[in-house]
Amino acid sequence: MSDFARIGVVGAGAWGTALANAAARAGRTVTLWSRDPAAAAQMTAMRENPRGLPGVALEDAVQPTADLADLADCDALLLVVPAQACGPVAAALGEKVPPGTPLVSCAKGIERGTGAFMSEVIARAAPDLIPAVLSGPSFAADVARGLPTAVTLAAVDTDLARALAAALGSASFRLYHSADVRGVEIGGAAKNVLAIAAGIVAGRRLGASAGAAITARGFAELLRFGAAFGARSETLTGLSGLGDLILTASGPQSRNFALGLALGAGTAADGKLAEGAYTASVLVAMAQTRGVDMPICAAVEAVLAGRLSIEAAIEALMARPQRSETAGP
Ligand SMILES: NC(=O)C1=CN([C@@H]2O[C@H](COP(=O)(O)OP(=O)(O)OC[C@H]3O[C@@H](n4cnc5c(N)ncnc54)[C@H](O)[C@@H]3O)[C@@H](O)[C@H]2O)C=CC1
Ligand SMILES: O=C(CO)COP(=O)(O)O
Repeated sequence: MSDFARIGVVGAGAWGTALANAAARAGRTVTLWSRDPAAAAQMTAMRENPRGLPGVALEDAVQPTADLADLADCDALLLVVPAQACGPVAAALGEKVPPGTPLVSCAKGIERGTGAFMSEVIARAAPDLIPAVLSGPSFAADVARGLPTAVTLAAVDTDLARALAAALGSASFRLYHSADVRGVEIGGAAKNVLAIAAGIVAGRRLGASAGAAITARGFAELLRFGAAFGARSETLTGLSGLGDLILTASGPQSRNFALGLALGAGTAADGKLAEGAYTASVLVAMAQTRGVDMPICAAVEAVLAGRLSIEAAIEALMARPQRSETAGP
């Protein structure tokens, strides 16, 4: 197995830039690709990414580029563009890099229109590359600054997951490996929708008790969805599921929480990428196909679509028939 000395990071937003720094700290040589030549030139000149992650210096081993061909000699690639862009970007990569190169999705979402998870998007768009997934509680700003962070890296081939985790790990960035690709990608996608719900509760000033209730009952929805779509429960209760839900449902450093906060408070959203807003409808539609009850996620979807007021959503959730807390009678 390769030692993955050369890592390519595809997408130079906040998370791509943070992961590029993390990989450099792990001793890798890193090529950081931006689709925007001006942004790549600016990063090269300033040794910083002022658009994606202002105030954080790029590590010396990070080389920015806007040429996809510069990724061709990388041993593994991290795909760090928004979930809805992963298909076309993976397809373009498939034409530039050698067959068998691992392509690790670091996006958190589900493809709209197809209901494909990110590993499925990669398998369809770039069938000669090997899909893997990296997810877990990790704010870009924290990782970029070298604050202690732990995430999960999953691939069908456990040896590959272990080797990639070893290659990217450092004193401040700890990776656990897993073979449960589906579980890891479901946690990251679903928690974003639930973080919007938690933000709405905070924005409406419904109280800390309501915040805890929405997070715990939201997690029950994540568990039900995961079980229906083949995730392992230990994965869903681990870093990439419960861990990331705790992080993003806790406060406005999460862009999904911040979107919910603005919705709840009736103020303007900041316009930053909130993946849950794109995932909500496809998540709810997929749940319906398997008879999975997800009332909180459905309420978030209806609020985002403008079909339901926040007042009506709260009233409807509180008025649901009393039931057992668990699946039993
Ligand atoms: N920011 C964070 O703390 C974390 C983000 N993530 C996930 O990483 C993914 C990316 O998020 P961020 O980097 O934070 O977002 P961002 O908005 O900071 O950056 C997205 C980047 O992707 C580029 N991009 C957009 N569409 C593209 C396309 N069609 N082709 C090529 N490049 C394109 C943009 O130019 C931008 O540089 C999301 O799925 C997010 O959920 C995961 C963990 C942490
Ligand atoms: O996924 C994240 C942390 O793990 C980042 O969350 P937001 O996209 O909500 O900012």
